[in-house]
Amino acid sequence: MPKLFPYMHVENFLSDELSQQIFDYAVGNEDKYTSAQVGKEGKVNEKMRISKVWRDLGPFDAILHEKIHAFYPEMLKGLKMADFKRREKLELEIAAHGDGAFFKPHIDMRLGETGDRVLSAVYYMHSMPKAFSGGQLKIYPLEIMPGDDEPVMLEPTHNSLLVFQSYVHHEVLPIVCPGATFKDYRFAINCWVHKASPAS
Ligand SMILES: O=C(O)CCC(=O)C(=O)O
Ligand SMILES: [Fe+2]
Repeated sequence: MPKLFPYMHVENFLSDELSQQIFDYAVGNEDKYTSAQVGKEGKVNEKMRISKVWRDLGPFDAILHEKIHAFYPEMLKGLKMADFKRREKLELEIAAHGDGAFFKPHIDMRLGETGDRVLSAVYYMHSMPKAFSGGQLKIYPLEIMPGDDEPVMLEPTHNSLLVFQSYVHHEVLPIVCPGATFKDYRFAINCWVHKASPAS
C-alpha cells in the first residue's frame, strides 16, 4: 500500500450472478460504444487514450448506485477519508479496452471540466479464462520528495472494485489481445463520486 495514496481493491464486489448479468449487458451492446474522448474539448486523442465507451447502464444504473452507496462507509475507511457531502447521482461509464488500447497517465478531475469528482471507483469485468494480458492500472506517487512512494500496479480482475481519490495520477497500461473479439476485451465500469455543489 503506498504511503501517500491509499487505494482499495476489493475482490468479488458483486455476486457471481449479478457480475455475469452486467458483463453480458456490457458485451451484448457493442454497437452502442463510441471512441473515448479526452480533455476540455472532448476530442478523441489516440496519443492519450484508446478505448470504447458507453454511458448507459440501463437496468444496472440503479443497482450500481445502491451497491456503491452501501459501500461508502467501507470505502471512506479504506481510503482514510472523512465523510464529505456527495452528489447522490454517480457518473457512470462502461469502458471496453481491446488490443492496443490504453489510457496514458492522467488524473480524473480537472477544474472546469471534471473537477467535482472526488472518488474514482472502477469495477472490472472480463471473460473467463481471461483472454488479454497487460491492462494493469498503475497508480503513480506524487514524488514531492525522492523515495516518497512507489508506483503500484493492479490487475483488473473480474468482479473486483478499485477505489482511489480522483486527484491521484494513474494510467491504464496497454492491453494485449491480438485478434480478440469484443467479449474478450478488458471491461471496466467507471463510477465517479462527485462532491455536492454548494447550492444543494
Ligand atoms: O479502467 C481503468 O482501470 C481506469 C480507467 C480510467 O482511468 C479512466 O477512465 O479515467
Ligand atoms: Fe482515470
